[in-house]
Amino acid sequence: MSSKKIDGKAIGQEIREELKEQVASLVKQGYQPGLAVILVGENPASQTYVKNKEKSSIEAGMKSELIKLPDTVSEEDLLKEVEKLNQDDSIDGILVQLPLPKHIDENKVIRAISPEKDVDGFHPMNVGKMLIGQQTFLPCTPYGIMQLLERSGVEIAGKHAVIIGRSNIVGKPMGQLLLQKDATVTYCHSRTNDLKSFTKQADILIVAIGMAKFITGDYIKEGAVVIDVGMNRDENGKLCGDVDYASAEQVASAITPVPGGVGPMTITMLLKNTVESAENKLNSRTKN
Ligand SMILES: NC(=O)C1=CN([C@@H]2O[C@H](COP(=O)(O)OP(=O)(O)OC[C@H]3O[C@@H](n4cnc5c(N)ncnc54)[C@H](OP(=O)(O)O)[C@@H]3O)[C@@H](O)[C@H]2O)C=CC1
Ligand SMILES: Nc1nc(=O)c2c([nH]1)NC[C@@H]1CN(c3ccc(C(=O)N[C@@H](CCC(=O)O)C(=O)O)cc3)C=[N+]21
Repeated sequence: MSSKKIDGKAIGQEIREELKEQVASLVKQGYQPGLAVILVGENPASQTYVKNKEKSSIEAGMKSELIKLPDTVSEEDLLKEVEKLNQDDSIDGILVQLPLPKHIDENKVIRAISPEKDVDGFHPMNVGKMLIGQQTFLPCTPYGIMQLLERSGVEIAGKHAVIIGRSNIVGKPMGQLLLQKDATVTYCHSRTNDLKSFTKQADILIVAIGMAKFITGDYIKEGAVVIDVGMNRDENGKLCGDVDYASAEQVASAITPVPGGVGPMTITMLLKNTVESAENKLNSRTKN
């Protein structure tokens, strides 16, 4: 069976066009939404993602600010930068690129970001709101995957969704968003016994492990929808996912490629959250 490629680049572009109009209307009202990204250190992968974010926010008509700090920066100085951005009225979204150097407490930094500007959706307050289904910033990667599924016409209610990975930024919130849309959810991780017995039951399989081409076609049920979150380099240094695309597409009914699948959606939802933050701010001002 030849399967349908889920084109994250195209779906992301569709949403970005909608955002452009929203930004233009805010600019007409005299306000330009602003996103600030803090990048610590010189990790080449992080630099690529951050460059993509900057380029995309400018294309959408937003203000973009990049703050580069050396990997020797102290936790205290990093927290000061976050606080400056919390106070900066021209900034609606703050993203601190993860991972951070080992001498810095990631949780402490995330907690320092004002929840109103936490467009990553990583602050404990926003995580809590998401968990109980209250309106908040949703974490960009799971949010983007929900958009991919919905805009590709994939039915979620009643389906068995299996998620491999339980990180705070991808796996864990992914399961909660699918649960809210009435999927039956199974989480798998590095301590799962007999992984294949679970993945074989998945109607929707979400793979967020971080190991190149780990999931091959024999892990997948005929007709399943496969979402590949992984961002790895293969033996030739080429960008690839956690799923072995060539064998998986033989059995899946729909599948996301890498690149061009989940990655562009993550950035799109970051922009969407930033625009929403700007709108929240302006609305609360007109009310007061
Ligand atoms: N496209 C995008 O927008 C994004 C892509 N990514 C990519 O997605 C991947 C996952 O990212 P992230 O969630 O941050 O990664 P983490 O390393 O934080 O989490 C990986 C998860 O995979 C599980 N795991 C590891 N090995 C196995 C195994 N052999 N079998 C089953 N489960 C396993 C781990 O289990 P345990 O908890 O037991 O250790 C863990 O829960 C990476 O490749 C990352 O680069 C990440 C964010 C955004
Ligand atoms: N605070 C924080 N928030 C994040 O959202 C965050 C983070 N830290 N740390 C790292 C991960 C990873 N991540 C990606 C974003 C875009 C692409 C992306 O644009 N991918 C393109 C290709 C990129 C390329 O060509 O290298 C694609 O898949 O088509 C990938 C991965 C966000 N993350």
